[in-house]
Amino acid sequence: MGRLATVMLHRPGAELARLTPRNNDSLLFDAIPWVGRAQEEHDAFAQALRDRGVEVLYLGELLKETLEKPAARAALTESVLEDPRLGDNLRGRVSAHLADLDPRDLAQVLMAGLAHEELKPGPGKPGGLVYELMDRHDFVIDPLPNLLFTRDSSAWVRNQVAVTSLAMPARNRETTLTKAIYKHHPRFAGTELLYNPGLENVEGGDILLLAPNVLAIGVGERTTAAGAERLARRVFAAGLAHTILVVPIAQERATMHLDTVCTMVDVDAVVMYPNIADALRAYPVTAGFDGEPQVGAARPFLDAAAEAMGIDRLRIIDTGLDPVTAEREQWDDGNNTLAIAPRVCVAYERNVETNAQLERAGIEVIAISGSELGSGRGGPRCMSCPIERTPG
Ligand SMILES: NC(=[NH2+])NCCC[C@H](N)C(=O)O
Repeated sequence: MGRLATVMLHRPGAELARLTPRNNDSLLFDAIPWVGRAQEEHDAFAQALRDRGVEVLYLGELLKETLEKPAARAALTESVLEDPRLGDNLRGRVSAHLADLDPRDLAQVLMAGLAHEELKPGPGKPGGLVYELMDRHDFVIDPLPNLLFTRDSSAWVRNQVAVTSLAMPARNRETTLTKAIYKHHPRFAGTELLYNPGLENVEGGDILLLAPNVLAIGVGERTTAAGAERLARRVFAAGLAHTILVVPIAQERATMHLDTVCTMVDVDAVVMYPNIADALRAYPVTAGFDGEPQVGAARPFLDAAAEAMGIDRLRIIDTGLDPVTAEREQWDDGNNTLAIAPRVCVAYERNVETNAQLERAGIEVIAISGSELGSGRGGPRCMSCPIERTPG
């Protein structure tokens, strides 16, 4: 693990204001966040990273700049107009509406969606059947409140980026945005895409870089075994790793991604949810002669990881919590830390016990508040997409 040099975040905005008690479950939030406070919390998170010399890029800004390119604008507009729910008549109206927007406003609509009332029929703009029959609470273009969790919609493995294939309908459209950014933004010109939306499901929260040539991929609610297999094949073909540990995790919301139970905090240490630490197993996958992934026998994760990483032991920060505290702090993303260098990580301040154990183990914890941000069930790691780390 090197020092974090550049990270992509998304400052939450109008898309969070779309959440209501009617739609928060399907939009994958457990509460209705207070938007202004969530933004303050997020600004403090970004500032904590900048204070440590990390360059912070914002997805919203990159998207706006990307939309200045006609080809990107056309591709992104087409991706929302493709929705078969619209029908020809409404599609025409939405198309005309989007065509009038400048890049900043178009970026806003792509992120925050378009509500029924924002597309009022007027003179020369009849409602049409689909619009008239739509519930007024429905969205013409669905909002993307989970954009905040930039970890999941793309993941870098060294100099290549996997644009993922998100499993939940509420998040599916996010990758049209990340893909367009990587394809069209001058900052990323020439970047190879290691994975693509539309392939078998893989989410960035399930991808952990354990060492320069070793990856772990969680398989559970979001990443499928088929997705892990294809990603492994591509990683091997690109020469980006020699071993991939495929780690089955419980298919439930509390453990939706591998990074909800385990994150790296040092070159040879992880913080891990104690209630599963001993039970976690891994299938070591290596490249066969034909480049096809070869699957070894399942073993305890910690042993398989140490062997692949070429170290004696992968230390686990013994959070030593009683099972109830451990369960509470896991739910609030206590294990979801963002390493900004070996032995320095960002964590939510509310996970008092986990953070104290990290400090006792010699890990510096930069604590941020996340009472509003955390209502979407994601911590500092989920809210960040590291683009570059410098060795050492
Ligand atoms: N890498 C992560 N753990 N991301 C958390 C994503 C949370 C988001 N609400 C979802 O359900 O998808």
